[in-house]
Amino acid sequence: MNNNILEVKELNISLQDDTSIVRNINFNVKTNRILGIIGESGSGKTMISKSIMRLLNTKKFHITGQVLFDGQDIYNISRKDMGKIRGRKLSLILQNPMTAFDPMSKIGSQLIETLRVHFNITKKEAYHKAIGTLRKMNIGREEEIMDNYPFTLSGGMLQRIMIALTIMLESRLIIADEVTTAIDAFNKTKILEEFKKLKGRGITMMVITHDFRVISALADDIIVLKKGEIIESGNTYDIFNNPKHGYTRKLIEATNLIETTNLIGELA
Ligand SMILES: Nc1ncnc2c1ncn2[C@@H]1O[C@H](COP(=O)(O)OP(=O)(O)OP(=O)(O)O)[C@@H](O)[C@H]1O
Repeated sequence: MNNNILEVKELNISLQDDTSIVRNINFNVKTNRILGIIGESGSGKTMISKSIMRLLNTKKFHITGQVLFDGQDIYNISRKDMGKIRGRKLSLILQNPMTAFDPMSKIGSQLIETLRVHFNITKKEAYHKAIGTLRKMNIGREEEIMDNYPFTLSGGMLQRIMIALTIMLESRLIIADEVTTAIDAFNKTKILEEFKKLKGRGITMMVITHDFRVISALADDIIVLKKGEIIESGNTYDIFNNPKHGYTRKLIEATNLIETTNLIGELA
C-alpha cells in the first residue's frame, strides 16, 4: 500500500526568463509523519510550499514536474477541484498569520464561516466545533477570543488559532511555513507543544524552517535545501548526529551557537 499523502516528483520552478529558483526536487510525505524542510533564507522553501498549494502565479513562474496529493495529480485538476482540496484537506500556515484573517470580521465568524464552507453544519454546530477545539488547545478566554477582531490579538495567538482551524477542518496534510519565526517566545513554546501533541495523535505535516531546533523537536525526516536544490535527506536522528554535508553541519552548529548564547545570556 502506498502510504504517501504527498509525492513531489522532479519539481522545477523558474522565472519566465529562465532564472532557476528550485531544481530537481523529489520527496514524499508519509501519512502520520512529519517532514522537515530546512534551508537558509532564499533557498526556495516557500516556493516549494506554494507550488504544492498551486498558489504560484503561472504567468510569472514556470513550473514543471508532478505533485501527487493522495495519489491525485494536482497540476492536472480544475481550479474548482483544487479549491476543494486547498484549505480543507491540504492546509498552509504561513509566517504572517495576520494576512490569513479578514481584518473586518470577528474571529468567531471567520471560523464558523470556513467550517460551514467545508462541512454541512449549522452555525450553532460550527460554533461548538470551533470553541471546542480552541478549548482543547487551552487557548484560554475562548468565548472572548471568538468575539475579537484579528488586530486585537497577538501574532502568536493568531497563529495558534490558524492551527486550531486546520484541526477543525481535519486536514490530511498541514504545511507549516516558518510558523514560529515571527512570534513571541511564549506562543512559540505553546505552538511547539501543540504540534508535539498532534504528532502523538498521528498528524501528517511538512514543517518548513531555517531553525534546526524546530526540526529536531518535531520532524521524523529531514530535507536540507541549499540554493534551490536538495543536498541531503534522511531521518532526523541520522542527519542531526551524522550530517554528510558541510552546509548541514553549519546549520546545526548555528543552532548550538544560538543556544549557547542564550544560555550565557540567562547566566549573566
Ligand atoms: N515573487 C518573486 N519573484 C521573483 N523571484 C522570487 C519571488 N519570490 C521569491 N523569489 C526568489 O526565489 C528564491 C527562493 O525564495 P523563497 O521565498 O522560496 O526562499 P525561502 O527559503 O522560503 O526563504 P525565507 O526563509 O527567507 O522565506 C529566492 O532567491 C527569491 O529571490
